[in-house]
Amino acid sequence: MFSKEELFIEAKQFVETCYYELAKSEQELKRRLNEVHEEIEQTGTYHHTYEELSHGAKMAWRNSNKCIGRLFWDSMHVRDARHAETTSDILDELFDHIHYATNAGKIRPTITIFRANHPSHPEIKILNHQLFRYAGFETEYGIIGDPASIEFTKVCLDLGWQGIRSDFQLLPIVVQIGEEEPRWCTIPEHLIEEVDIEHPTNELVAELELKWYAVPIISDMVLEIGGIRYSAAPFNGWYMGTEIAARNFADPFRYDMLRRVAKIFQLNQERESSLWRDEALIELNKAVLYSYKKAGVSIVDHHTAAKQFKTFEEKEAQLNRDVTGDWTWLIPPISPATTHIFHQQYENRIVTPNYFRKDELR
Ligand code: HEM
Ligand SMILES: N/C(=N/c1cccc(CO[C@@H]2CCNC2)c1)c1cccs1
Repeated sequence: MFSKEELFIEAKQFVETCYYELAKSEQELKRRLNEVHEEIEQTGTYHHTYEELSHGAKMAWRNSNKCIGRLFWDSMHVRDARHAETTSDILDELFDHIHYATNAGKIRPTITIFRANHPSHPEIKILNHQLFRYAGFETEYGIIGDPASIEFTKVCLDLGWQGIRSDFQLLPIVVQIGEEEPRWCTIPEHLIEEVDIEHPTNELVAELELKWYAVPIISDMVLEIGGIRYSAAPFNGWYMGTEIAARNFADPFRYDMLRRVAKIFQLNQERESSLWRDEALIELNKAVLYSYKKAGVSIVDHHTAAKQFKTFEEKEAQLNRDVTGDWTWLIPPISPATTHIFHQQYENRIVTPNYFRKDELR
């Protein structure tokens, strides 16, 4: 937590930048700074206007050093859910977010912001990493599902949730208010959009029965705006194909599918130098992009995403804003050197507003 003095410094820096970018008058800025100063003096915190909350959430995306998708930062939809009090209210807001963001496949980047942490009322926590994610089960025959979810799946089972032990069993959403018992709830069927994976020219790939959910909704990061931390602020974009095909399906510690794909394409797995891993990766990436496009679900390939990021860099330069970035995350996991990002350096300076992992808070 910040002291009153520290909080006002953070607040002043944010409001000045925000009001400049929203082309507000000097007079409006001075009035607002006095109001914020007064509220912090009186209560130890302050409340953002919707305009400040909305622009702050967009600035936080613009400042996300690890994100290649930042070109569209200013078009995010911001849903103000600071009024939500009960777990039922919270779950309803999350279901509405899913419906709005999915938009029948034409995904709308959206964030839902619940009330900030404050001593006067209990903290709202969403325990999921993402609202959609598949369960992972450790059994005597080996792992079923997503190994990355094994720990959280155990939490859900301990809370009484019973999932079918399959490779693609969606987990429930788990919400906790303060120190109350966490409440789990399965996502209503009509809100679940998933894509079956098939290959454009090899029909045997469909027999792997791979699928993935349409909308990635990160729910375990903290949005910090002007010294105020919103620890329940789930946000979604659309996927870049490599995330699913080169990591979720390919990592040995995830679904580990490369050998099975290589077999379908009759690749020689005896020698690394046959590059069978690389060829299997490319076929899997082609299948994911093809399947999402065929299903009418938004997705971007890593070449197009890199070009969009280049346009973002150019637009920011026009506005005299530095682009900060984390090169190790910005380069795609396949063919990185075919993108301009690989051949460029980025300053990995942390600017707020921003999104932080819970273990990264300053
Ligand atoms: C619109 C489409 C978007 C695309 C294609 C995209 C793409 C990506 C990719 C590929 C990563 C790296 C993920 C990984 O390697 O695990 C990433 C990271 C990130 N993105 Fe984006 N993004 C998009 C929208 C957004 C939005 C709407 C936000 C927030 C409002 C956002 C905030 C972030 C953050 C904070 C990270 C780093 C996550 C971490 O530290 O674990 N992105 N993005
Ligand atoms: N396409 C996306 N990809 C990600 C964006 C942020 C984080 C993640 C997943 O991060 C996990 C933690 C570290 N790697 C996996 C994926 C988006 C999710 C929500 C908005 S855009």
